[in-house]
Amino acid sequence: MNDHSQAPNKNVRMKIRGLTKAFGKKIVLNNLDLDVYAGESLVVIGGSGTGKSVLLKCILGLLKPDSGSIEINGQDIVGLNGDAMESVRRKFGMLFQYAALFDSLTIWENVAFGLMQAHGVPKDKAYKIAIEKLSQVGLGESFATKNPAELSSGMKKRVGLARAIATSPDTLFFDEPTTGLDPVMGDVIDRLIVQSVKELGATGLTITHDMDSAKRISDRIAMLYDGKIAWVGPTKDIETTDNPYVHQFINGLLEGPIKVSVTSSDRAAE
Ligand SMILES: Nc1ncnc2c1ncn2[C@@H]1O[C@H](COP(=O)(O)OP(=O)(O)OP(=O)(O)O)[C@@H](O)[C@H]1O
Repeated sequence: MNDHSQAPNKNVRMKIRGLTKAFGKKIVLNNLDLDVYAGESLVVIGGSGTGKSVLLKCILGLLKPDSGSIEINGQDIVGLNGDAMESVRRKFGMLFQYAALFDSLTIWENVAFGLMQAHGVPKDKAYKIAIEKLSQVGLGESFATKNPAELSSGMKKRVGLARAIATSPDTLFFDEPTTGLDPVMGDVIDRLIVQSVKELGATGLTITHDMDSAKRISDRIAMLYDGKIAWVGPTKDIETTDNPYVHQFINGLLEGPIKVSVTSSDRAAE
């Protein structure tokens, strides 16, 4: 466990040390360490309920860890107050699990929301940027004045991605980007994610349990289990590693070190 494959010559964009978060007696993150290098796309995989979302929420400042540090560009963001955290978040772009578009706004207004609200970009300029970003994710100007309700899940994801990249963030977060999409649309979104991260020269952090997606998007993969990073390494190594946690997870095996609750009595015993 905790082989961080840290290459000393790489710039660390995000340095997480000793991150711990519990809810009551349930320890979700337990002294977790992880580095994310500048310009890489790192995907955190792990089973349902292992704490991927909790990790992401701690990084985004939406949950306060019990202990540990999260350095972003050298600044520990744990415990930052409203305005200070807001200025850190201004450099972030985020694609939420179900795109999380505002139903009351048109597509272009959704894309331009952060530009106008957080960055103070005037409406006409924000419109132009929104159209440009929509085109980058394969949506023409005819979509601009539609409502989110008129779009399929895949189209909504594209809009969510356009919104995530609209402010040219230096760090992009993707929460289960392929959830709810058919495999072909999942592939399209993954390709757009890779393209967007590279075009911006941004750092990407994704959480998912979709292994196909993880392999398509990532330069490195980290596996979360039992509150810690059980394995992290280059994507190409994931098939050949002899790490028993990774082996069990990527092959979908019931037998192995990962404990899976199958029956309600199993869960009662936890
Ligand atoms: N606000 C909260 N209050 C209490 N428990 C929580 C809270 N948020 C998360 N948890 C618990 O923390 C654990 C990890 O949840 P989390 O949502 O991070 O898992 P996950 O790995 O993202 O799962 P999935 O892949 O199913 O989304 C779960 O047991 C969950 O019930």
